Amino acid sequence: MKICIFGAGAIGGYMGAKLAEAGAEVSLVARGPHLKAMQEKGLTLIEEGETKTFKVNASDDAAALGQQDYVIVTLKAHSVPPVVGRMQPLIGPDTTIVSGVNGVPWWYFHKIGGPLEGTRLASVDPGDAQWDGFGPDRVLGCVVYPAAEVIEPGVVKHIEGNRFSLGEPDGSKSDRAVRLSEALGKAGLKAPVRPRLRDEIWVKLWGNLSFNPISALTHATLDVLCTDPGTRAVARNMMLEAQEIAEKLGVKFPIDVDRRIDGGAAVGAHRTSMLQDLDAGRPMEIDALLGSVQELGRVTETPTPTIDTVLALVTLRARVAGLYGA
Ligand SMILES: NC(=O)C1=CN([C@@H]2O[C@H](COP(=O)(O)OP(=O)(O)OC[C@H]3O[C@@H](n4cnc5c(N)ncnc54)[C@H](OP(=O)(O)O)[C@@H]3O)[C@@H](O)[C@H]2O)C=CC1
Ligand SMILES: CC(C)(CO)C(=O)C(=O)O
Repeated sequence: MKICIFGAGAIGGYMGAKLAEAGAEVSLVARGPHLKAMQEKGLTLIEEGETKTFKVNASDDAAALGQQDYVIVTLKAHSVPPVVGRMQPLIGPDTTIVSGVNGVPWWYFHKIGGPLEGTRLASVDPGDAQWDGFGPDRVLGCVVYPAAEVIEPGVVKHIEGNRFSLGEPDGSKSDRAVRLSEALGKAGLKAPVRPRLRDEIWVKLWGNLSFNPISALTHATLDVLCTDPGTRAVARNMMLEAQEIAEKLGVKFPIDVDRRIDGGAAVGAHRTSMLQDLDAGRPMEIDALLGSVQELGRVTETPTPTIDTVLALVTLRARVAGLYGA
């Protein structure tokens, strides 16, 4: 089984190292100094105090890697549309594309049924680049739970978690989902095949939608922003607006907003990925985490006043830092 991880940074590097350790036929697409380090010295994973280095097949040339059984996309959301063309040599008639990207996925309305079937989302798939370039039938959804960081080129530090929930857009337990689940399981990762992946997408998104921009605007860590009464109320209102949208789309939340916020606080003094991106001068995942929910608010005719306000503020913050749009 040939697996290619496209965008093998923190999350893709973690998954790639685990698959390489298990002897899977895995290749990694990356770029810049991180790629060079992996090619010259191997990929180092620091996990639970242990440091291991693996020889990996890393490249920036999809054509050299050829057609794959699975292409697992672990790029930041905004990096995917521009590389759909470059990914084509990896895609054959039976290739499955696994979308391991935070936020509302571009395939969200594929096989959902009902009046919104086939709706496309401009905020996460401008110009329908992924819908047209991959085709939604290839897609297997994935919710990424682990936390990891590239701490220097070629070195990935695993922080916590090992679950990558998988799910077909139509909720079925397909052969392709089960095969990938088994391969990830052999690598020591948890990869359950879920019948209602969209529910998990929203529970994860609740946190990213609210905690991430609030942290980027305030520079507060999760423990602080989830317990400060003012920012907790802002996060809560954003989540309640998102919940109304999601429930109109058929999502069932297994927990309530207060439990989700308490869960965020329990993570501790974590600087969210959006705050890390802002500090490092990297583009922030604003469209996938907030713009997409605002777009779904319009689609479902749900007012989103708090999300609109925070989105406006964090977009301007990013623009002033030269990290968003023109
Ligand atoms: N890190 C985490 O703890 C978590 C991340 N996620 C989600 O997982 C996804 C991936 O995040 P993460 O792993 O942190 O991101 P990273 O930025 O660490 O990894 C993406 C990698 O792809 C590389 N890349 C970007 N564009 C290209 C290209 N055109 N060709 C080749 N390589 C390219 C990047 O290189 P460069 O650095 O040069 O841009 C980087 O090495 C995101 O949606 C994120 O929100 C979800 C849960 C936790
Ligand atoms: C905030 C957190 C931990 C979960 O919502 C996260 O996923 C991030 O930092 O991007």
